[in-house]
Amino acid sequence: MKYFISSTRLFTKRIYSWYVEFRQKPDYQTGNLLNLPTPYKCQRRAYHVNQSHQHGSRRRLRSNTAALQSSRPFLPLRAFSLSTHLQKRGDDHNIPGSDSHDREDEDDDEDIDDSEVDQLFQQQVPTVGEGDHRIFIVHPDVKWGTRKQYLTTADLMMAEAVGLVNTLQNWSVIDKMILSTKTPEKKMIFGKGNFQTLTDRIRRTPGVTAVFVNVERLTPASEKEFESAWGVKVFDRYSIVLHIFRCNAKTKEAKLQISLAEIPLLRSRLRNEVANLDQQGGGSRYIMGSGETLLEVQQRLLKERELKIRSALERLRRKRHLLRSHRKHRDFPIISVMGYTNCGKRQGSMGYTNCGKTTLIKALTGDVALQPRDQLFATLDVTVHAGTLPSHMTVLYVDTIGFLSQLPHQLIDSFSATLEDVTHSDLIVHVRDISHPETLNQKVNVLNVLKNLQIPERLMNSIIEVHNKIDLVDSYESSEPNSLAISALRQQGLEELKMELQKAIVTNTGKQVMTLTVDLCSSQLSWLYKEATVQEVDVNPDQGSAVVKVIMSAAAFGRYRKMFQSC
Ligand SMILES: Nc1nc2c(ncn2[C@@H]2O[C@H](COP(=O)(O)OP(=O)(O)OP(=O)(O)O)[C@@H](O)[C@H]2O)c(=O)[nH]1
Ligand SMILES: [Mg+2]
Repeated sequence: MKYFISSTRLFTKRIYSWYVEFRQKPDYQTGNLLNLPTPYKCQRRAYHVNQSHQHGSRRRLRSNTAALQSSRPFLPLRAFSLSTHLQKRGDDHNIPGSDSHDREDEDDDEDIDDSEVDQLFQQQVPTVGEGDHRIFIVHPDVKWGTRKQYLTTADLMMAEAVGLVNTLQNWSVIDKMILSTKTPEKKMIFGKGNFQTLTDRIRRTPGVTAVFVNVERLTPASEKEFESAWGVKVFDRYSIVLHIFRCNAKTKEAKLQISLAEIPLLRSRLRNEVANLDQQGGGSRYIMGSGETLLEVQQRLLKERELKIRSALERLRRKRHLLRSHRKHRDFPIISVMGYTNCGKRQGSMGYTNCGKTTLIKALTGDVALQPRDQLFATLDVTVHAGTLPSHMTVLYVDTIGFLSQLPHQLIDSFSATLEDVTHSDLIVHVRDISHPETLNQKVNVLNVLKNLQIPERLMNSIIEVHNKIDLVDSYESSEPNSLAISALRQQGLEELKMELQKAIVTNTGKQVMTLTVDLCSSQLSWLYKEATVQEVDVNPDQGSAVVKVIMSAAAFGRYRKMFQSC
């Protein structure tokens, strides 16, 4: 902690000394293409590039007073409140043993306040811009070779892309096209003939405001080429998903993680903007007196922003660690619930639906505060909810963010603080929407992401697979081993699932629920409170004893017997 505080102080001091140094430079001027926070705002004029969406129009520079007004000097870093993990709404108050004392432990005078996070979040120019969009979607279809996706089809991938766009308010799909390619890795993605066909079709479609190329990530060079060929904005899956995240982000943690995931996009946008300025003879000029070019200044500001976000997230990680050790100390087994986020499937008038992680946790815990939604990536934060298994053992269910295919690791990485909880759980439940045509492909994707997260082997080997939404499939029967068919919504198959969870928890942790009679004159009860998880105490005052229900591992029970043998 001491080391952390002193390094943070050093970091802040450094930033301040740069600030003082820069202030002293007489004719210091720079542009602020990305609306980044700048400590020397008052001394310069800032510029931003206003890109018109009109056909073939050129970018132009204009003075950006708004950017000047919104930029603020660096603030000293402060840490997070823990409310992001155990939702304040009361997820922690239904965990036995959770009390105000724990919240005091978790509270920290270094808490970062909402306005500071909001400032970081808002200052970042949204990667796809504000407002409505009428989208033309193109899906590059690789027919053979190593890049072909064998577990899915181009139609299903297109349906998923349409689902992503439709999830955004006031966005609509105006036209779509599946176009085959043999060279998806090349700058232009498609061959010359196909590219021309595509360009003609986009140009002939009235009202298009942006094109969504359904690939994981476009290189800055491809993006630039496409934008100049089609005269409108171009998005990839990374930018669309990030925009959905941005719209759904509620907590400080989610906002910071999204801000971090946006950095690579801002970086490539910056390269494009500066390349454009270069063509006009301005980008790589030295800014008077500073010894830095415009690109270097912007890159440095971006780096500083990234450091600031990472540092705040690191504090959050430390707090998570603290929280986790509290949970461990109390010996509550932890069950992480994971699954794919569906898009591209309509279910009656209900809109697009996901696999049902939150619905399942709600059914298992009876937590009425939980809100399953017909929305992609509705859950962006890890939340913890307590429930009981048939032996009355209390377990904690961790609700997590959904996964999607073809998402770059960078995006998952920025959520690693959140997903770290999964690696520390005692059991993983993998929820699958069995009514979805791509259910097998989705399973492979989820398992791949879990592998990339370096989930310990013992956890990977004991995953319980839940086939959800059997109410939507006529007389469904699972043919896969270690899987259970349920309907979280209709509460079917939940008792069997709880029994399976219990068996797996006992195998994975060696913990059992035991009922012990203790002598109230001895230190037995306080020992149990310290070393195990006391669930219930039934005092018998006449006999000076109590019947205690406790969760304990075999090792702890051995120690208990040794200590209190004579009792
Ligand atoms: N028919 C049916 N619908 C279900 C079932 N389980 C969940 N749903 C519906 O699926 C939709 C999505 O459920 P959620 O629980 O929010 O899904 P999620 O996996 O948590 O989604 P994200 O948090 O966005 O990743 C909701 O409309 C639920 O009512 C089920 O067993 N049967
Ligand atoms: Mg959810």
